[in-house]
Amino acid sequence: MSKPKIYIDGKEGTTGLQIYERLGKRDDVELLLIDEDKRKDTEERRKFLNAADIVFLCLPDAAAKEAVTLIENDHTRVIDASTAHRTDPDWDYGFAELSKAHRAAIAGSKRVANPGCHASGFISSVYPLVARGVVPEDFAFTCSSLTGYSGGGKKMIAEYEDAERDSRHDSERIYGLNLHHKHLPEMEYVCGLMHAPVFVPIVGDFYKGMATTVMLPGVDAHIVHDTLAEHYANQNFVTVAPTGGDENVIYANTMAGRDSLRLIVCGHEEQTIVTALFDNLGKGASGAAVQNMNIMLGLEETTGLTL
Ligand SMILES: NC(=O)C1=CN([C@@H]2O[C@H](COP(=O)(O)OP(=O)(O)OC[C@H]3O[C@@H](n4cnc5c(N)ncnc54)[C@H](OP(=O)(O)O)[C@@H]3O)[C@@H](O)[C@H]2O)C=CC1
Ligand SMILES: CC(=O)N[C@@H](CCC(=O)OP(=O)(O)O)C(=O)O
Repeated sequence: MSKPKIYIDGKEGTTGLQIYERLGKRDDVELLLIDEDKRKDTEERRKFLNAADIVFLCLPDAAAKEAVTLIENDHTRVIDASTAHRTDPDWDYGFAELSKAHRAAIAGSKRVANPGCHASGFISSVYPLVARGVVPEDFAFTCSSLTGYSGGGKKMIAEYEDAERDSRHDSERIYGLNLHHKHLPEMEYVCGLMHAPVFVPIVGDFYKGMATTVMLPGVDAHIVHDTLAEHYANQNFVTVAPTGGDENVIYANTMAGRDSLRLIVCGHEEQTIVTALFDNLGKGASGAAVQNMNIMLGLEETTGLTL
């Protein structure tokens, strides 16, 4: 049987390169490689997009939308890493551990929207709590999310790695101050919430890694822990630490270089925080995208990196 043909549109970008690195080590898929000087040539991309069985879109939103319009056949299946299609009802949300229905939808899907990095942290904590009735869908959620600077792609990497950079980059930077971060719609849509959370993203002077913390006043930490542990039992890509966490502090880069996400539940009977620890380029982007490809192709669920 011939191997599935894979094309990565945006392979020279941060997310695309990481997908390429994971797939380059494998012999169960065939990578279709566009000439470097034609990687932004629409007609050449059209050929590759239509020749592939699976396409990864690792592009800015507008370019991802355009790429989908270039697909002129019923065969090519798409995994879009951008924000463009995550709340589009014609697309399936690519977070398989949320429910059996999510996994089944991905397996049969022609169009998978890969989750946003901050959104992955929030949704992995909140979806099970709402779905299982521990927290109501009209709860006033608040969330802060620490991320490494590779989350901002090539432009932000260059900004942080510039020898002449502003010394303020040495400290953490709070952004998204208009409280309309681009991941809020998918957080609300996927979890079925009545309002978006108050969300405070923070970028730090480290390359990759994330710690997304959801605050739950008035909620018992033991109930939250047991609910999440039961929801994610037997999952390889999402694990739940013992109540109180693995140590008495949390470093945002704990899961850097790995492709799974670990949930840490802390608190007591009256207050809880849940922190999702993962790599923005792992379960937050490229690792998740490769996991989705495996599910779509019925291949073993390994991404080649440590989980
Ligand atoms: N970085 C991260 O942690 C995450 C990123 N994402 C999303 O993934 C997508 C890619 O992000 P990221 O890899 O960080 O971004 P980068 O800026 O690092 O890479 C984007 C790539 O797309 C290329 N590109 C831009 N326009 C076109 C076009 N019209 N045709 C072909 N190629 C084009 C760029 O070319 P050039 O090299 O010339 O600039 C670049 O190589 C974005 O939608 C982003 O929001 C999602 C989750 C996490
Ligand atoms: C540090 C930083 O700027 N991070 C980006 C999120 C990266 C990501 O997940 O982007 P997509 O939604 O396109 O997938 C941000 O907060 O906008």
